[in-house]
Amino acid sequence: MSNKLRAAIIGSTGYGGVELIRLLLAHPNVEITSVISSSSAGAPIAEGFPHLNQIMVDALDGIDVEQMKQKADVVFLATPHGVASTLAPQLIDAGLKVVDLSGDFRLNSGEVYEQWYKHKPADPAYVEKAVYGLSEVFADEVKDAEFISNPGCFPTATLLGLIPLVKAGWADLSSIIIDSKSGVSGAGRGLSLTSHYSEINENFLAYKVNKHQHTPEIEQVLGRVAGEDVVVTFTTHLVPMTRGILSTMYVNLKEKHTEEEIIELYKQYYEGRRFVRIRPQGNWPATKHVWGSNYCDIGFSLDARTGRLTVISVIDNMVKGAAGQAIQNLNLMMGWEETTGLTFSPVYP
Ligand SMILES: NC(=O)C1=CN([C@@H]2O[C@H](COP(=O)(O)OP(=O)(O)OC[C@H]3O[C@@H](n4cnc5c(N)ncnc54)[C@H](OP(=O)(O)O)[C@@H]3O)[C@@H](O)[C@H]2O)C=CC1
Ligand SMILES: CC(=O)N[C@@H](CCC(=O)OP(=O)(O)O)C(=O)O
Repeated sequence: MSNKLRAAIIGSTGYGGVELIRLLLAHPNVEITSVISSSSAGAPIAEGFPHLNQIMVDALDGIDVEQMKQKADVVFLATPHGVASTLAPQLIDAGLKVVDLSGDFRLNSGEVYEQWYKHKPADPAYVEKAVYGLSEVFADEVKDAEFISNPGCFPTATLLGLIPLVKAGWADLSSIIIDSKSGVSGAGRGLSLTSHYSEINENFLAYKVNKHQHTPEIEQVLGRVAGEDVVVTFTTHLVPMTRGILSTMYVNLKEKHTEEEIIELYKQYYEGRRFVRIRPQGNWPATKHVWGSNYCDIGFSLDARTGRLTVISVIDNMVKGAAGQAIQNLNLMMGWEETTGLTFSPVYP
């Protein structure tokens, strides 16, 4: 019998689930023992996903907590919002480690969750158990966790781009504007009018303006880092590409700093953290620079005329924004080297 950690994946026919399978197949310490589907239990995996036909389990399992308890040590939930809120507590009570990729346990307040997600909130006792897995920032808490709430894709890019500045007290907290763009895989595999080819091809649009569910997540974490309430303006856009998020953030500085000082601040904050790469002056990241990888690349421009700093941060939404960060958190939880199974380079061109 193998002594690898046994992993189950729920939501496995969605983009997040399929990306977890791809990455876990290359993880030296993990064996996928159950691939779970609410809609296609019993179907052969290779039928829907020919690119995964080397996977060791043959058929999709259904959602059965007792079976998961027998088959797995850790369960990844890659399900739509509103599913993990009832499923994760059952898995935790069964003694399983849980990593939830949805938004169900990210927000401290049930009222705020309901307002932005339009779903019934999870039991607060379990929300309290969940550790917010922004790996580079909260690694110390992740290390002791049994239950991870994986950050949203936009918040991952945005928070990694803002936190060093906010933590240092250099940002005018009333001035933060975030302008984010995502590839279409961010919307999941389900069909929708906005993501079908003739609607999004050769098109570029803003959506959920001032109403995006990631706004309170960004504000909650910035507020926690700053030690005071923070509100932001956050606008999301859909770009006709498959993967990638680029967040452009505009911040007024409280006092004068040079670009060199800002770059040094970020380098020090992320020292030793392999997945955050800080760009030199005049060098800005593009989504292709991180495509298919767990990296977050961050670049800067300080406008001497306005005193305003522009921060540009990119990730692959499927990897650092979802499955990659989930595995990074598992590595930390298990006491393994943080980068285990994630050291692959971006795909280019
Ligand atoms: N796409 C992205 O870039 C990111 C996604 N996320 C989050 O990860 C989660 C999954 O996203 P994504 O993979 O894109 O979504 P998809 O829509 O592609 O996949 C979700 C999967 O969940 C399963 N599912 C649907 N309804 C239910 C249900 N009622 N009970 C159990 N399972 C259900 C389905 O699989 P099946 O029919 O096989 O059960 C479905 O394929 C979401 O919460 C999303 O917000 C987070 C960060 C980034
Ligand atoms: C392009 C697109 O539609 N993106 C989705 C991101 C959803 C997602 O992945 O949500 P979580 O990160 O919160 O789980 C959106 O804007 O709602």
